[in-house]
Amino acid sequence: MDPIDLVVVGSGPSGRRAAIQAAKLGRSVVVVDRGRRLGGVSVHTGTIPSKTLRETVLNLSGWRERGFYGRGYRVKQDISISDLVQRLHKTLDHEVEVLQHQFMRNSVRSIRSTARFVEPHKLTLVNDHGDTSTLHFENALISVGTRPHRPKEVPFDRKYVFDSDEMLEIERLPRTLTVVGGGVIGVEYATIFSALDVPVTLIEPRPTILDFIDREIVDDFIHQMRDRGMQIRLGTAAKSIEVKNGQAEVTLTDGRMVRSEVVLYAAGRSGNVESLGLDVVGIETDNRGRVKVDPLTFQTTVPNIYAAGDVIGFPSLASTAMEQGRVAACHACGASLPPAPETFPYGIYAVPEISTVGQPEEEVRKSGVPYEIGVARFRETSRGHIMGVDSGFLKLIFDQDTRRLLGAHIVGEGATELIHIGQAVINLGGTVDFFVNNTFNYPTLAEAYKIAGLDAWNRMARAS
Ligand SMILES: Cc1cc2nc3c(=O)[nH]c(=O)nc-3n(C[C@H](O)[C@H](O)[C@H](O)COP(=O)(O)OP(=O)(O)OC[C@H]3O[C@@H](n4cnc5c(N)ncnc54)[C@H](O)[C@@H]3O)c2cc1C
Ligand SMILES: NC(=O)c1ccc[n+]([C@@H]2O[C@H](COP(=O)([O-])OP(=O)(O)OC[C@H]3O[C@@H](n4cnc5c(N)ncnc54)[C@H](O)[C@@H]3O)[C@@H](O)[C@H]2O)c1
Repeated sequence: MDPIDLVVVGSGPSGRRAAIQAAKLGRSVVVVDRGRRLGGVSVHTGTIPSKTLRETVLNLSGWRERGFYGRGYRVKQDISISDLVQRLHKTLDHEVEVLQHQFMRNSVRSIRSTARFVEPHKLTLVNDHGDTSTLHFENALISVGTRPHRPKEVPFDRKYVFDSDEMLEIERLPRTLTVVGGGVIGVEYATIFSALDVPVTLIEPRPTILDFIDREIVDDFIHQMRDRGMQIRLGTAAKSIEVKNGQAEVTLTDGRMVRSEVVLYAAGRSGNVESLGLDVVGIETDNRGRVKVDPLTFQTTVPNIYAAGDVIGFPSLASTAMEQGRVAACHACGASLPPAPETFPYGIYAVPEISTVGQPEEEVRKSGVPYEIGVARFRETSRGHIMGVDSGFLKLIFDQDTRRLLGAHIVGEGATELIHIGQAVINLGGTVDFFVNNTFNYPTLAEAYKIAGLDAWNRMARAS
């Protein structure tokens, strides 16, 4: 049998995009995934489930209407886990169906097995029944993703102590919740449960959370979290976790203790590399199971084996994983692409949303570039009034000399959608004058760009 042009190990966002791209370029493609259903972490335990949960919580809790009707307002009293899970299953079924159909239309074959490299052009596959087969290939993509980091001493039991995959299987809403880890996962789940009025404590050893985001945005976000009663313990880590008398006790490094019915342990993730045979073909990994690649081509140290997605580390997003997979597939098929733009958006689907693109103010200040800032508060837009939005803002940072947009940062309703205006302007080299000279739909939240642009322009005009 002829070798397959591209074997993709893992059907998450990077694998799926790579597979379709290679098929579109006329190559034979096989996707191997050990999961029960195609789609990876993104579809089954990560992006899509957590975002569906968030959307359901916002709808059933009436969160978006509370600006009008007060904090006690609820669309549905006594929201149960089954209310949340029903919508989750429907969304996931739909996602898998769309993916299977895409593979079928593009003649991408999928095999349910665990893959292991035995030579640089050969994989062995083992299915659930223990049957073994072999695949010969020209090129391969490692897109095996990550799984939650689970230290041995943490007593995970799916009853009181959960990781972020297991959290989706929780049987009822906890009366109280402690979230260990103030990374993106911890922050998203902490705020989602808090929107359901579950008392939440968030624990993070660093002195702040989300330190890659503009400080002013994070400060506003933390203020909003505290304002609705969340406990945020910064600068202290979880030292030990014990389950006693029907509740979980988290002992902190500063000696304090936090008790709650449930603990979500979300302190990072590790690459799924241990059974992949990477050592056999000479590909090294770091202590969190991450594979090093050429950042332009996504080749590993073995040139016909590529890697993309969470297994190569930062930024570990479904959005960037998809592009990495596509670029890797193009390179493997001899259809290289120009380098990707340096800036990409980051969306944090907490309650409220945060989204950011380009440089935060701290970075601009450090670079020594003279800059000006424009701010628009959503409560000052007409659309904001209509929607009852009482918080959230957009911050734009412009280079004083070139007038170019350097960064756009948003906290509040619609942030993850609105950010793409900022992304387009930054990547197309646009300036403050774009916002000032263009007409925006009215009333919209996007009009905030016009307001923030004018705000900066007023000061920039006076300065020149
Ligand atoms: C709770 C949570 C929320 C998130 N929210 C967002 C978000 O809002 N936006 C965003 O952009 N990103 C988000 N992410 C990140 C996003 O899910 C990941 O970046 C993305 O899934 C990574 O894709 P991937 O291609 O690396 O593969 P994954 O989605 O990680 O899938 C890897 C696949 O490989 C398979 N596999 C592993 N080992 C083998 C093997 N040896 N043989 C065969 N198959 C194997 C697995 O079964 C799995 O199906 C979130 C993650 C989590 C955990
Ligand atoms: N909206 C999104 O784009 C989105 C959503 C969720 C996840 N993700 C991706 O998933 C990846 C993994 O997210 P994550 O939040 O698990 O990992 P992370 O590594 O980003 O955060 C883990 C956090 O846990 C903290 N921590 C470590 N040990 C601790 C201890 N003993 N006690 C308390 N805190 C401790 C760390 O300081 C860190 O802040 C991220 O890289 C992210 O990009 C993206």
